[in-house]
Amino acid sequence: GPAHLKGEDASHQEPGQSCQPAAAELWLWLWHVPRARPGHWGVPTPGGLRRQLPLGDVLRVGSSPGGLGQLGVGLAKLLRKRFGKNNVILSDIRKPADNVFYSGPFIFADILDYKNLREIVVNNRITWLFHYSALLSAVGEANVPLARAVNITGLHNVLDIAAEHNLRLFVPSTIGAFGPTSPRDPTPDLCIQRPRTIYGVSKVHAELMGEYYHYRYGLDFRCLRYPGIISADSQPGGGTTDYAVQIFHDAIKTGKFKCYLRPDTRLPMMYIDDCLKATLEVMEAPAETLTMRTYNISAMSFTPEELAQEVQKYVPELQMTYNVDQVRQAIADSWPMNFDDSNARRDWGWKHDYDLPELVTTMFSYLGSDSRIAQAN
Ligand SMILES: NC(=O)C1=CN([C@@H]2O[C@H](COP(=O)(O)OP(=O)(O)OC[C@H]3O[C@@H](n4cnc5c(N)ncnc54)[C@H](O)[C@@H]3O)[C@@H](O)[C@H]2O)C=CC1
Ligand SMILES: CC(=O)[C@H](N)C(=O)O
Repeated sequence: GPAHLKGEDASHQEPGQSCQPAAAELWLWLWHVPRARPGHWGVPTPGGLRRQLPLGDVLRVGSSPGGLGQLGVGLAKLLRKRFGKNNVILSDIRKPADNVFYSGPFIFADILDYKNLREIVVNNRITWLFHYSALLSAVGEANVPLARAVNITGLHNVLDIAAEHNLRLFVPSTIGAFGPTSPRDPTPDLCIQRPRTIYGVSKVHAELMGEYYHYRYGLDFRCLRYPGIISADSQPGGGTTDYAVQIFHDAIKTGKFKCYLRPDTRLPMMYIDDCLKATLEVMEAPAETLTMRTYNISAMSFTPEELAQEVQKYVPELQMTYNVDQVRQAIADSWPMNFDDSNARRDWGWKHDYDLPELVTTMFSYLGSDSRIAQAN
């Protein structure tokens, strides 16, 4: 491992560099931590996989910094279902809500505090790490120094810790890792990547650094480029694709939605369950099936106009207006319109479950399409 790098890198983890992120910034860390539960530390187990493993090899899935964001809480839930409640540690720098706090181990961890990260990995014998902390595209443009610190220095910390402690590391990338000179319809895995946001630049850096550590040090680095993710029970953290979540809330609450992107802006999108399923699947895939370490994943692509038409099936009186935000429009215009994920489908059997109609049905069944009518009466 790159332990020799540690001395040189110590300077980038000074506590003084721990920026104070705004409220919208969350870091999720999920660790699978062994606790006094059946199968762990000699506690008898009634059966199953863990009994067959030697004690020292009990699966401990790691953590995911940035865990309280749009995706982290759902990922923790999925991992806990798969590996056991106490085997996954969620972490962030924000205070968790009651339901999160009482759903399994939660700790404070700042991605910029290298020593603390190392302590967590060592003390809990972490084996897998899902690194979710980041500033997304729009908030990143609003605070470039902080985005650079969290998305780039944070990534360096995680890479070194993962290589040093032999962790399996998942880092999400994004459609935002492409730019105006990339082929946009469709966008393949391997093509020109010259993004013009700090978010995109930091994600290309993460892809390249992770792959470099894989080839140079044998780090088990796995990366998926997510489309815009749509979820019902968690709010997006300041991206360009957020409108596709907000439209559901506004349609139900007010019957009106003001969209900050032009009606014809086509972007790849995905329902959260598909995104988290892909994440677990690629982490569990046998190493020999992976011909690459960074894969596009895709489910659907739509424009605001097309999404509105589908939403109107549930809220027919929805009034959609447009007030274009130049920053986010310029970002969206430089991103893929359709995402080619044929390598993921071929190598490890990726398959999405939700297309646009199923997505909209599911969102309304969670959020309750009749709540506005109920309020009106
Ligand atoms: N949500 C989406 O549509 C997509 C997300 N992704 C990636 O997935 C990951 C998770 O995204 P979301 O949950 O949507 O982001 P989010 O913005 O909702 O959450 C990010 C979390 O990082 C935390 N954080 C910020 N600074 C931190 C620090 N110094 N230490 C620890 N935690 C810190 C924040 O408190 C926040 O809870 C990110 O890496 C993002 O780039 C990629 C493509 C699409
Ligand atoms: C697609 C993403 O990475 C994110 N949702 C954003 O819009 O910044």
